[in-house]
Amino acid sequence: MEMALALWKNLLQTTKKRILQQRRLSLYNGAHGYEEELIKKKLQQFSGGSINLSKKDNGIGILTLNNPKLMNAFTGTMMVELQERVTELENWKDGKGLIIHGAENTFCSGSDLNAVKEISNSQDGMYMCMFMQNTLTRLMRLPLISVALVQGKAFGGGAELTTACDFRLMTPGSEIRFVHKHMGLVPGWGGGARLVRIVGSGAALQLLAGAARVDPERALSLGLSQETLPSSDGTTALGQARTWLAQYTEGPTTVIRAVKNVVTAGRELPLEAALRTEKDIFGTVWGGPANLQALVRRPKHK
Ligand SMILES: CC[C@@H](C(=O)O)C(=O)SCCNC(=O)CCNC(=O)[C@H](O)C(C)(C)COP(=O)(O)OP(=O)(O)OC[C@H]1O[C@@H](n2cnc3c(N)ncnc32)[C@H](O)[C@@H]1OP(=O)(O)O
Repeated sequence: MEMALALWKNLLQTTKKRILQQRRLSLYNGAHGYEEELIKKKLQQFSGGSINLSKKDNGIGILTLNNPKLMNAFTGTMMVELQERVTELENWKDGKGLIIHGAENTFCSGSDLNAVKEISNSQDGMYMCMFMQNTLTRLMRLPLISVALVQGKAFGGGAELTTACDFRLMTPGSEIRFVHKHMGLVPGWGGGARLVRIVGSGAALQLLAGAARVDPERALSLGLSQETLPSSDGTTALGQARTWLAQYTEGPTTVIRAVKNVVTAGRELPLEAALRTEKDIFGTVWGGPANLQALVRRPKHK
């Protein structure tokens, strides 16, 4: 019995290390001209606002985009802080859920246009693009079930940020809008690729080429949003979002994290690689404490 337990623990550690390494692999590196420290230094010239993270005892994190004077637009320092918060979340072993929302009842109006003007040259634009794609891809791959709570406006990069979450919940009168076309742009934070996977290429093309206003009703019909919450009041809506998320995060943390990892593998990997990853993840929970306790309890799934 002791030998079996020792073997199980060893498999668990090895598998978890491999999954963690896969998750943190950056999209871009030096070969792409991506020098992270150089880019962070550049971004940190554009200060203002903050990205705040509150990690609750029940394993739910609340991440707040905090720049209300500018409709929670992303300054350069906020982009760097978002990466720091994602690293914190990657290291939060008790985490199983995440809600992202904006301060003062609005989500995010994209990049801070004051900063955008200063980095409008090609190299700096590419640096910002690669930095945000790296960060949002890591956010998307967190072993936590994530929700974007959209109140007010989610425009441009703000709309893209919502697509890096597993789910979107909207409040009455809120709006997701990919305004990039009107800025002479296309999405650059990965929101285009993720939108196609969420709503399909046809609807994605309409939303991008039309810079369409997506209200809660249209978002529901597209599958871009899972639910329209009753209240648009900030505190109430956050409470409602926490209640909604709880239906999916209730249960042992190891199991909830494993479920998210299985879905991430199924979404991103070719079938055989996804099956092998699922086998590895299965190995981390089979015969684990939650499984053994359930075998003793013999729950009836009525
Ligand atoms: C990859 C995409 C990424 C990029 O290319 O880097 C981008 O996201 S580009 C930016 C895309 N976003 C926008 O173009 C949104 C611009 N803002 C708006 O359209 C409107 O502000 C709003 C979001 C529809 C809200 O309108 P309203 O309710 O009328 O408020 P105000 O417009 O008065 O905004 C209040 C205050 O906030 C400033 N603000 C708003 N958004 C930004 C922003 N993205 N960057 C900088 N500042 C922003 C706005 O200028 C007002 O400030 P004051 O004028 O000083 O009062």
